[in-house]
Amino acid sequence: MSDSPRTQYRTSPPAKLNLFLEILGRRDDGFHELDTVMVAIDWRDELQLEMTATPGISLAVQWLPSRSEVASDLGVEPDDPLLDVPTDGSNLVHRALELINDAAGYSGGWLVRLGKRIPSGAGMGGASSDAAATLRLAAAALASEDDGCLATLTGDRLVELAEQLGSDVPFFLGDVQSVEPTVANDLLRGNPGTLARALGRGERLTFYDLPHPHRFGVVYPAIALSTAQVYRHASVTEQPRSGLDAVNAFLRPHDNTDTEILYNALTRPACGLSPPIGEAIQCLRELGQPNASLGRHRSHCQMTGSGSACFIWLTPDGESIQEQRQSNDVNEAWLATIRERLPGGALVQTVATCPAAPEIHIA
Ligand SMILES: C[C@](O)(CO)[C@H](O)COP(=O)(O)OP(=O)(O)OC[C@H]1O[C@@H](n2ccc(N)nc2=O)[C@H](O)[C@@H]1O
Ligand SMILES: Nc1ncnc2c1ncn2[C@@H]1O[C@H](COP(=O)(O)OP(=O)(O)OP(=O)(O)O)[C@@H](O)[C@H]1O
Repeated sequence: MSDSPRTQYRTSPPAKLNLFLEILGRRDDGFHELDTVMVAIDWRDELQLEMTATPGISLAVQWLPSRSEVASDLGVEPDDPLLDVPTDGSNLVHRALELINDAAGYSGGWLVRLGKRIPSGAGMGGASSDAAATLRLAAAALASEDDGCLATLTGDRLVELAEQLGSDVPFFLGDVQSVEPTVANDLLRGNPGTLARALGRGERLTFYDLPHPHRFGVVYPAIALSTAQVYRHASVTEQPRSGLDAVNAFLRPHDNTDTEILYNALTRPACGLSPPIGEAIQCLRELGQPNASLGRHRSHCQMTGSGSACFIWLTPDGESIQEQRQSNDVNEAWLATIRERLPGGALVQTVATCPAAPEIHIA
């Protein structure tokens, strides 16, 4: 393979929100048995990959639109460690490439550019999504160079590699059961999986088709939490709730606007470790109440994953896409109010549900 011109493989890894998370048990391997429901949302990183003849992984990371602009929104200095993202072997993108090199017997190298928008330590699964997207991009690149890779890098094999990378990573491969697992084109197309219930440590997935997109307001206060630490402070529930109720609420939202649907067993320990998270949820809840004009009977607010990001469900009454467009301006103004009301800086965005495994572009 010559070093130029090289084909570029690009995609835009999405973040996720946990709509529901119950802890069913503590395992001997240090993980917890979960019942969780996740949706992918269009708060996205940007990932671009090229194969190189020279072995080795070169990874460049930058914040989008820029580190100083993100720092300014967060109310921190540009050199704040909150915005440090590793470029060495501890970046999940790096680890994903090492795994795929071994799996495919590939001895060449990779040039990777990662544009970050998804904050780290937010519970939004940014690193996991980057890792899954890397597996898909690298598999597509290897398959285009060498048909033999198709036999090795099947959908099932990618799921195995994803599980080695982290509990959240398989979700971002999307609904691999719904596509032909040995066809590389299916990797490129992405697949429709948007909402999934996850059991086990988060890797036993069932995807569901959402009848229409949902929108959320997401707030990331300038706080990074360690997932392991939050789990250490969590308790196992004796009478667990079921994630199926949350799944049904999102599949048939008209029936459920007045019941408590969103739930996260990690919210209490995360707020204990960092009280401003509780304040952010409270702020969302209070500001959500008066919006009866949007058909919102109750404010549905929660923290995602192990925190610190929090969100409000903006479409619990199952608005049509047309209605969603009309109310979008109202929501933008309302989120600007949240930005003003929150103590300290924060990233605040409205987002919509999207496929967990996005399309791959080749140029
Ligand atoms: C909080 C969630 O984001 C919810 O989707 C996930 O459970 C966390 O997934 P993740 O970040 O991919 O987590 P991993 O990298 O697999 O694990 C990080 C640490 O979180 C804890 N962990 C994670 C998942 C799980 N089911 N039980 C756990 O106790 C473990 O201490 C583990 O060492
Ligand atoms: N590609 C990556 N992007 C961002 N952080 C990364 C990446 N790879 C490794 N990391 C490291 O992983 C840590 C947490 O990453 P991540 O953003 O996934 O946390 P999170 O949002 O809490 O995710 P989760 O919901 O899976 O717990 C960061 O502190 C960072 O040092």
